[in-house]
Amino acid sequence: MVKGRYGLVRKPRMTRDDRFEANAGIVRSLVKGIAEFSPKAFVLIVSNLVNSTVAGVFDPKRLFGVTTLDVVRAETFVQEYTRPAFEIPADKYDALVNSVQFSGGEVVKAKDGAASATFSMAYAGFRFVESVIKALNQRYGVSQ
Ligand SMILES: NC(=O)C1=CN([C@@H]2O[C@H](COP(=O)(O)OP(=O)(O)OC[C@H]3O[C@@H](n4cnc5c(N)ncnc54)[C@H](O)[C@@H]3O)[C@@H](O)[C@H]2O)C=CC1
Ligand SMILES: O=C([O-])CC(=O)C(=O)O
Repeated sequence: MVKGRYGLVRKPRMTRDDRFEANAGIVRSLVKGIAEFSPKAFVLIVSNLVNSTVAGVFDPKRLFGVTTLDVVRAETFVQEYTRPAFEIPADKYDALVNSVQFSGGEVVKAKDGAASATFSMAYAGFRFVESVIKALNQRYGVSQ
């Protein structure tokens, strides 16, 4: 299994889209190497723009875009916003969506461009890898 978070770090005021051109070239060269030396590898791409860096000709059973970070954020904020009633109050809905969409930018701002979201990404990546391993071990009903 090859999991790659290679590419340009996100700077303040950058969106995920802003690094697509540079990251696509980096991912292309790495994937060529994987295809040559380990063509049966399961390839997990983290580099943004994730849904575009996984585009092209590929085996859908072996290539994955790791998008778990936004799932982790959504789970976290839903718990925060719905406590204690387990319902999203109508007046909090927009704030919840905003938190999920833009908290990555908040992390980059807090680190002043020195790094992006490292701990949450490590956790998100761990969850994705664990799911792939479970699926490879013939456990059914594994989803991410
Ligand atoms: N899908 C997701 O949830 C997330 C995606 N990312 C993406 O991961 C990428 C990297 O971000 P960070 O890890 O924060 O940056 P970073 O700067 O901490 O790490 C980037 C790594 O890529 C390597 N690298 C740079 N250019 C390369 C090249 N031409 N060939 C091979 N390796 C190269 C660097 O040596 C470094 O080890 C970005 O595209 C970022 O958007 C980051 C966090 C979450
Ligand atoms: O949203 C985040 O925290 C990090 C991210 O995806 C990126 O740097 O592209």
